[in-house]
Amino acid sequence: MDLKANHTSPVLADPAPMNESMLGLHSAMLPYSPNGATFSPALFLTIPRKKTGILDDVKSVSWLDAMRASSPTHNKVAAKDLSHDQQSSNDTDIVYRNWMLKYPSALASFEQITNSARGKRLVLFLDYDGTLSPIVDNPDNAFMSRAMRAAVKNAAKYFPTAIISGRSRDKVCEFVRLTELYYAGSHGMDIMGPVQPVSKDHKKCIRSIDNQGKEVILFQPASEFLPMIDEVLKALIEKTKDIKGAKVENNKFCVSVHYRNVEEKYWTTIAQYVEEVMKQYPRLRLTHGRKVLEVRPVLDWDKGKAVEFLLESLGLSNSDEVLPIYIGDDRTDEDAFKVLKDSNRGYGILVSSVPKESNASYSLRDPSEVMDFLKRLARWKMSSAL
Ligand SMILES: O=P(O)(O)OC[C@H]1O[C@H](O[C@H]2O[C@H](CO)[C@@H](O)[C@H](O)[C@H]2O)[C@H](O)[C@@H](O)[C@@H]1O
Repeated sequence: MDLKANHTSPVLADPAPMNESMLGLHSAMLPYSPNGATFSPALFLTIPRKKTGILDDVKSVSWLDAMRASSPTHNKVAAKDLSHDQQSSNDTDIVYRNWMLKYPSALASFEQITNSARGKRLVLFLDYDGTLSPIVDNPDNAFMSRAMRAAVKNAAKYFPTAIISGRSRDKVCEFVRLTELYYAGSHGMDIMGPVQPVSKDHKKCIRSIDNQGKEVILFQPASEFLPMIDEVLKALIEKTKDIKGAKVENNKFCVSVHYRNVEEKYWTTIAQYVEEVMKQYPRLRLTHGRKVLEVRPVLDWDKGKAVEFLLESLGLSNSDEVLPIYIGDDRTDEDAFKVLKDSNRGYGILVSSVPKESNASYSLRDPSEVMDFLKRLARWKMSSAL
């Protein structure tokens, strides 16, 4: 298993965002406006480094270490002999079990969770990759199983359910194919939600009609960035085209540069190429997911903000009556876990088969445990309604 570089802690270093200084990103606050587009200042991160934790992360782990640590393949033990393997696997189990003292299994703690949901409206927020679908080499093939789709569909009969993904909203809708859900793509920067009175802060909401002809609201706080994101997308595709295995994915308001299938010796090259492109775009920042670098606007908006927005637009922001549960596996889900933790409402559930520090309250090992949890929630609700 990939442990922190100094091997003093069994806890995995959270995949860190790229080092801003290494990337030469400027901290200038004035919005960049390539095509004369105007930017509303309210959502710009005024202290981007502090807010994103970039400086803290960089102090503790270099970007290359972070690239190695992201999405660890913890079972890849160099198999010299069986007893060594067994010992390693026992050690891994012990470390995981110890970690679970801090992040108990949401399945084992099911009664505790449902007890605190009694008399409250439970709302489900689900990440997609690594949560509803297993991590696979080709992002285009991250399909959701039929069984998982049925479990989500059934859960959504009982609880308002939203998917919050780093993917573009269209792409994640295409994977999930359940019209009864709410969807937020581009890490929450593209939300399609119900028409409800929303706070006056959210002036950027526009009314729209979804594929079923239903009236919905669209919230796209980064819409002014579209031309810039398109430019960057093209530049990154061109720049990385000769690196075997590199893949640049258009996530509408953000761009993912995947290096999962790139030979490790070229990871530095990828990082340098991304750095070169990013230098020209001080209004964009870089974060780090599971073997992926993610370019996104410097906006004070993330999955945590998307959760708050959706709760509000669903008319469910009263914390005494509502129990939000957010299930996710990645660094970007931490923003949502933190919102729930800081406001002392609901629970974050981290999906991970390796120990890592998190703002979540509970854990699940993998998407199959997520499916079991969703099924149990629906069964619990059905039986308690009888
Ligand atoms: O917020 P999410 O729904 O978890 O999206 C985060 C990123 O997920 C996808 O990449 C990850 O999953 C791929 C498929 O399993 C895998 O190949 C890749 O290595 C992972 O990083 C997606 O492709 C990205 O665009 C999302 O940003």
